[in-house]
Amino acid sequence: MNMNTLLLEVEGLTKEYENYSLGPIDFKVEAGMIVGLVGANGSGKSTFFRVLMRVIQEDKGRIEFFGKDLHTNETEIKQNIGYVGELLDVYEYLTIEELASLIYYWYPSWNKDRFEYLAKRYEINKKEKYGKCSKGTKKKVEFIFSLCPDSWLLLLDEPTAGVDIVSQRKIKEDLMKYMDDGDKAIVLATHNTEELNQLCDSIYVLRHGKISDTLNKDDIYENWSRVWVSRIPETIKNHISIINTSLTPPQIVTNNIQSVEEFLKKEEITINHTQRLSLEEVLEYLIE
Ligand SMILES: Nc1ncnc2c1ncn2[C@@H]1O[C@H](COP(=O)(O)OP(=O)(O)OP(=O)(O)O)[C@@H](O)[C@H]1O
Repeated sequence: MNMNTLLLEVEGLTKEYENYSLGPIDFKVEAGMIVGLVGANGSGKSTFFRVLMRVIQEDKGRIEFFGKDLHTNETEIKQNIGYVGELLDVYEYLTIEELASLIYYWYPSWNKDRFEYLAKRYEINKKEKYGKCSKGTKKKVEFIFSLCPDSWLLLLDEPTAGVDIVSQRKIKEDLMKYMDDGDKAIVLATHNTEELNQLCDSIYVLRHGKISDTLNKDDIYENWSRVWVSRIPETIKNHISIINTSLTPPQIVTNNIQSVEEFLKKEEITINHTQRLSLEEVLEYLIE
């Protein structure tokens, strides 16, 4: 596969529950990309993944993986996706090695040596029943399983939640290694801003079931700022790039520092100090 190949394309995806609706969602993932998915609890990240994995059925929309429609090519597509998303709980009575043998039959490209290597690397006791594993160990087991096939795409729903610090570091290393040959991609849902910062090329923000923003780190660094000013004029409320204002001390948060600087100059307002926002600060404004 070449760079810039679309590995996942979603258009107009919707899913309605009684008290929640997802979408319509448009979403694209190109080969070579790690795409972050971030949102408040209940914003719909897991629902989105579950629709993509056909654990639940969408109401409307088009889902294509690797240029093929999900509905008509489900088996082939899913055999080329590594997934972390708490699907294994129904197999709690199996040991890790029994689970591995079961999943092995599902994935033609399952790499047994890689399983052995990763089980050692993450210090997994293969004889332990899955249901008896701690929360973090379950996540590690799921993560290991997602890496065992030679998949083209990883869909990872909070792979490091509850995982110890050393294993979190190993997971990050393994994800970067996975991306080494350039034609694969990862969609990573996480609440961990360090992971988003270190791993992701672009970040989709999910808010009340809709993609409210798409960010990349360069944009954030170049455009998002907090500006301390001599006064806040009434007219600033109409400015399109203002995210937040506060009066004590007078300050403005903007997602377009250049246009705000021009505006303030016209209004003859002095800028006392300007500070770039971190990804964490930006996300706090966007997922609220
Ligand atoms: N089977 C279901 N029936 C009805 N509502 C559901 C069902 N499954 C999920 N929901 C609702 O869908 C919404 C989105 O839930 P989801 O688990 O996708 O959020 P999330 O972004 O993954 O949250 P978190 O960050 O806490 O993991 C929630 O309001 C939830 O109550």
